[in-house]
Amino acid sequence: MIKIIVNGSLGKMGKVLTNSIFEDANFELIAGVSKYETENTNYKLYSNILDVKEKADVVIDFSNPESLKDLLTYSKKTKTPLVIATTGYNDDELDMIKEASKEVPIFHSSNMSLGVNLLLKLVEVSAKALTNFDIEIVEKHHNRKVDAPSGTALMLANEIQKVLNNTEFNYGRYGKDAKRKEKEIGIHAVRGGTIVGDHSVIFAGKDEIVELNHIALSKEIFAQGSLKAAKFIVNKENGYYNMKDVVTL
Ligand SMILES: NC(=O)C1=CN([C@@H]2O[C@H](COP(=O)(O)OP(=O)(O)OC[C@H]3O[C@@H](n4cnc5c(N)ncnc54)[C@H](OP(=O)(O)O)[C@@H]3O)[C@@H](O)[C@H]2O)C=CC1
Ligand SMILES: O=C(O)C1=N[C@H](C(=O)O)C[C@H](O)C1
Repeated sequence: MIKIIVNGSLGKMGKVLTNSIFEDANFELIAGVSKYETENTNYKLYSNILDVKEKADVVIDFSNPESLKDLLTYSKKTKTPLVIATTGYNDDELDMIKEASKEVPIFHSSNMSLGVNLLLKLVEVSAKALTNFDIEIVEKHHNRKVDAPSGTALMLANEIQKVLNNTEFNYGRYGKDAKRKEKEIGIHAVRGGTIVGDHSVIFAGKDEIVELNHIALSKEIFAQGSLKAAKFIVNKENGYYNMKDVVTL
């Protein structure tokens, strides 16, 4: 049985994940962490991960970038492997994650679903094949999402940038001098209602369009993906891992 701490356990994803853990005999919820301890829970709840006393096999994090420093400190200090699903990190924070992975195994992905990880591959193949097509990414999420663009949209854009040289990202084109540059990747964020997660990559060429789209229909897929990641990382060497290490495409 794999013992788990969930950082962000009272958030939308945290609640789905803790329920998934209770329903799966392969996992045990050792403790949860949420910034404000406001609810009675049927598991031990802390307001800061540095206060957690129980020893776990893996920490799964669906929280907010503001908890990153404490999360990495805890993980390094207790040598507990870490699955990071939170999005919205800046470049310095991404560097901190990579640096910490020299001391403890870290699995990091902005999207834990199987489908998006196939989409990453399809996007790579398409960017190689559809030369001189204009590429635009449109992501749609619920009205409670704090970061924009989504971590997934940035993963997709980075995947394309690895294939194409000299591309820059243009976020939410706007204004009277906003004409598209030849090499840019446009990235657009839509927010509304309870949209779980919808990502489209549009390749628009002369007289033809290829559009690749993934729609998440429940948060459960992200919770299940994070548990798969926890299973993967529990006995790994120190290092930086992602879905490409788990999913064979
Ligand atoms: N990789 C993936 O597949 C997916 C990633 N995500 C990402 O996961 C993150 C969480 O999403 P979601 O659950 O919808 O967001 P919520 O805002 O619903 O939940 C975030 C949770 O994190 C807690 N939190 C905030 N700061 C801290 C802190 N310093 N220490 C511990 N807990 C903290 C919040 O506590 P409080 O409410 O008390 O402030 C809250 O419980 C987002 O970054 C989102 O983009 C989401 C879905 C899939
Ligand atoms: O905040 C969310 O809800 C989601 N966030 C992730 C992201 O930013 O890409 C993944 C998923 O789309 C849901």
